[in-house]
Amino acid sequence: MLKAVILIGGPQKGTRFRPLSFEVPKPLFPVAGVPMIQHHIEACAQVPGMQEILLIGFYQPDEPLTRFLEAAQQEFNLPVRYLQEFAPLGTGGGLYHFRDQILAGGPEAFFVLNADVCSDFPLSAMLAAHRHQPHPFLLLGTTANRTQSLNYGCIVENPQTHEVLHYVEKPSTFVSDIINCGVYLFSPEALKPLRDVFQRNQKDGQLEDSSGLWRGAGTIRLEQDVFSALAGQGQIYVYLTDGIWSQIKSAGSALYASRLYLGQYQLTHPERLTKHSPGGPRIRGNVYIHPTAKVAPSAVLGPNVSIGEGVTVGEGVRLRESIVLHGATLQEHTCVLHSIVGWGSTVGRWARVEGTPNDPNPNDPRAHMDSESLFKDGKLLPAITILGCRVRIPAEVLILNSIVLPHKELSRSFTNQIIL
Ligand SMILES: Nc1nc2c(ncn2[C@@H]2O[C@H](COP(=O)(O)OP(=O)(O)O[C@H]3O[C@H](CO)[C@@H](O)[C@H](O)[C@@H]3O)[C@@H](O)[C@H]2O)c(=O)[nH]1
Repeated sequence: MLKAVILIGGPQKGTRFRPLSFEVPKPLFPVAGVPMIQHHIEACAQVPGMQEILLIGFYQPDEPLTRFLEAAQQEFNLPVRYLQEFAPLGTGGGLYHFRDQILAGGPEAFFVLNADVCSDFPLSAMLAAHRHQPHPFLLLGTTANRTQSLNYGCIVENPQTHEVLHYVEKPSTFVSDIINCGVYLFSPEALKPLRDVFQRNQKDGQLEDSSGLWRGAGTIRLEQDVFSALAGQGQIYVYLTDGIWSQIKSAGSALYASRLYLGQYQLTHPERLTKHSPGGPRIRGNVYIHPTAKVAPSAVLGPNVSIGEGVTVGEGVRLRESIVLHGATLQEHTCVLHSIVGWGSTVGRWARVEGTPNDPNPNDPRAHMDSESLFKDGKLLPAITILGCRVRIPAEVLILNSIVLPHKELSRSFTNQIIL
């Protein structure tokens, strides 16, 4: 019997995701037409023997989260429960705090998945590797280029045995091009080292982080407190993948993840991809359209477009590399490129909403999305355009490389600005 835990964080997390996370918790943001963590749940539900999926975080269990849990339970015919931390406990504190619930029923092992990653989640292959040679911790790893590896947990492995010999979380100088994907398979013994960290922290009381922040004694950082501490002791192994993988930290990376998942749908969910049909809009590449959306036949959509529930797309609209969220309206002949249009927003006729993609370098197979800060030297970096919820863009204007906060009614064109 197996279980899975998804670490969904909480409202103080995902700040680079604003203004989109104002309206819906980041783990529920739609990526390729479904909530971000539905991809995780689908992957877990497909592993034979999966008994229960637990979401651990410090969000208040609000209506969207409750509705999502109910729908997921029904769809996958599995218990999908939310366990709320009383305070942010770090990536390992919640696992220790809720250990009894995780171990109830005696699972052979449990998966732990960061919510903010996009992957093809090779969970069955990880399980097979674990069954072949059981160890307390199995980490999913992928490669990154030297510069970008510094933004992740870096793993030095024994190439013959795949044992993790050395682990450094976000090092300041190059350590390894193998990075931690935030997808793990733990055996029940993995909770023992967490208990040791917990007990040590209890003795030491409040702790100061390397960044100078105080964290409570219940906090456990899986990466620094467990992986770094136990590396080289025959307990941690890495399973390398060359499948799709990306972090989802910023809105730009959500758009990139949407492209990766839409590509995956060719294999996993061809029914979710819109096909060109006589009398329907022109479809180029991978496009998802919610069945309730109304799209005019003269619109041209794709590649990498995802249209949410109740969206209206008018005649002559051109949409490319964009996500249009629930209830938005794109009036006739608008052009929306490399952008996210927020819930209930309206883009007026002949307006152009355009952003600049910062996709990974296509010539470097080890490149990932840069999810760095929005600013450099006090200036907004060119990036995708984001319209927050219920924004109104008038007819015939240009909104380029800008972020528009919710409920704004614009009256003119804007370029490279955050409109507060
Ligand atoms: N429940 C809970 N979840 C948390 C908490 N803090 C973070 N998380 C969740 O844990 C995951 C990791 O979050 P971060 O702490 O922001 O770490 P990171 O910068 O994303 O780096 C982690 O992931 C990388 C892969 O995406 C790894 O490379 C890196 O080593 C590390 O594990 C996210 O899904 C986040 O929601 C917490 O206090 N409680």
